[in-house]
Amino acid sequence: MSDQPVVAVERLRFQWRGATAPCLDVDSLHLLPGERVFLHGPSGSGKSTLLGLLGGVLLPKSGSVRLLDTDLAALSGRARDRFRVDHVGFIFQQFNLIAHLPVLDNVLLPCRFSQRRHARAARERGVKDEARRLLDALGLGASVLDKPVTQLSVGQQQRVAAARALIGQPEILIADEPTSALDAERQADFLQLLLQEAAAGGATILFVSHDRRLAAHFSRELALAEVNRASTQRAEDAA
Ligand SMILES: Nc1ncnc2c1ncn2[C@@H]1O[C@H](COP(=O)(O)OP(=O)(O)OP(=O)(O)O)[C@@H](O)[C@H]1O
Repeated sequence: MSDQPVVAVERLRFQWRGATAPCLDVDSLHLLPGERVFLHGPSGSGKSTLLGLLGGVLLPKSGSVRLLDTDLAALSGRARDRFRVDHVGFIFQQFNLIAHLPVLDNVLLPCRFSQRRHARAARERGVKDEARRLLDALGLGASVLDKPVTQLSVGQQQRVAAARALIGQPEILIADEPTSALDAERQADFLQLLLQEAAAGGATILFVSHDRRLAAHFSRELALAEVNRASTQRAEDAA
């Protein structure tokens, strides 16, 4: 396995508009190919903000975020969107599913926008069959495939979001609290599938959760405060 990082963050600083202090100040953070990283930290400490920067949804005030040796800030907005859909599977905290589309079409979205994901999803079976396979493995059977996502429970929507992130084996999987709406049994099945699919595609996972018990499934546990100097500064200011 190559030691070239899949994700490389250097001297990253990010401050929300209107905020009086930086939210993130990360000197260096590298994720290696195939690493399974469990990221945790208190509510409001900047985990979702970091994930937004890694996905190129947010851009740093200074410093760089490189994915697969590509500097996200150097790309045009359009090229960045294309890069993200080609290489990153993102499970958002709020799912970001398309309300008017049925379940199957939501899962197939990355294949619609990325030829690369389409080709990878179609390697062993048709893309629709691959979407059905992922949904089935996540416990969502044929009865939900044509339903609008708005008719699904929150836990079911979370699994649709996971299938959408996994389809076409992106190299990087970013998951923001993806198990929060699942019961214990579904949580175990979900994690197993996520890790299995990631391993099959050689993907790197960055997984955020408040539930520290899940950390045992990952190859590295990372507290955001360990790498974020802004949180040290906040703690010193509060003292
Ligand atoms: N869109 C925004 N505009 C301004 N400030 C924001 C925005 N989103 C988040 N913040 C601020 O950035 C800080 C970090 O928020 P963030 O959502 O990244 O934390 P988190 O660790 O993911 O929290 P949680 O575990 O509750 O999801 C908070 O102080 C929050 O108020």
